[in-house]
Amino acid sequence: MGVMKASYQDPSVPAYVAAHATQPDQTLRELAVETAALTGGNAGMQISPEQGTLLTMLVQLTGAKLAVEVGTFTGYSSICIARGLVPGGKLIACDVSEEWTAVARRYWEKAGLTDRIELRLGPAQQTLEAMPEDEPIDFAFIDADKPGYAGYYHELVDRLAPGGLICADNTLQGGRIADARAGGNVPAMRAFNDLVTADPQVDSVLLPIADGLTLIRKH
Ligand SMILES: C[S@@+](CC[C@H](N)C(=O)[O-])C[C@H]1O[C@@H](n2cnc3c(N)ncnc32)[C@H](O)[C@@H]1O
Repeated sequence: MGVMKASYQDPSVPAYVAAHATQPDQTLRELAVETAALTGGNAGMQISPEQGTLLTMLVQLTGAKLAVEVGTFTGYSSICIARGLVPGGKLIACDVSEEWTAVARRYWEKAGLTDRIELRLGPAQQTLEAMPEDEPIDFAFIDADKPGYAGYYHELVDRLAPGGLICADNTLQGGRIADARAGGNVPAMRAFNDLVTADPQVDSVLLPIADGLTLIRKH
């Protein structure tokens, strides 16, 4: 079955993987530096550069026109997603923080993406519930509070176009995900991972990139 062939477990591999992806442009590099300076320890919430490259590629591969992001922070992933959309495409970016998304807005401007990204400030569950059910979503990225993932997933998968893709971040929880006794966000993420795996509407795969990124494609 090849179960033991997972070479990503070697501690030297993550840096190698990061170095062998298309590197972020100057705008994304500046955003990463400014996020570290402004938010200190919270900067770890930002997706990794190779995840950003992957998100852009996945949005391009799905030919997405309408995308939704749950958890925008200072805007790194939103820029990567918006850049992959077809011309005329739109990203709805959801977050609760006015302060962090003010940084995102500045960088959307710098990246020339203001016409493609619409910010919805407020609890994402309410934002998603209020979205129309007859406007199919092509691509979604979930990267907010972990106990909220299951609720976000239900709202998104119901609205997802056939062949549409949901990506969920942090599904490995720093490598603690397989520990049934672990605390913190691990129980919520284990429940989320089980929910996705059991959902007959989708196919999914948990990629061991960064802190784990699960790709979920609706039939
Ligand atoms: C991990 S960060 C997102 C990082 C972002 N994807 C990036 O690449 O920079 C999580 C974000 O979720 C937001 N958040 C937390 N709870 C939320 C909720 N209930 N509704 C919407 N956003 C929420 C936080 O304000 C924070 O900005």
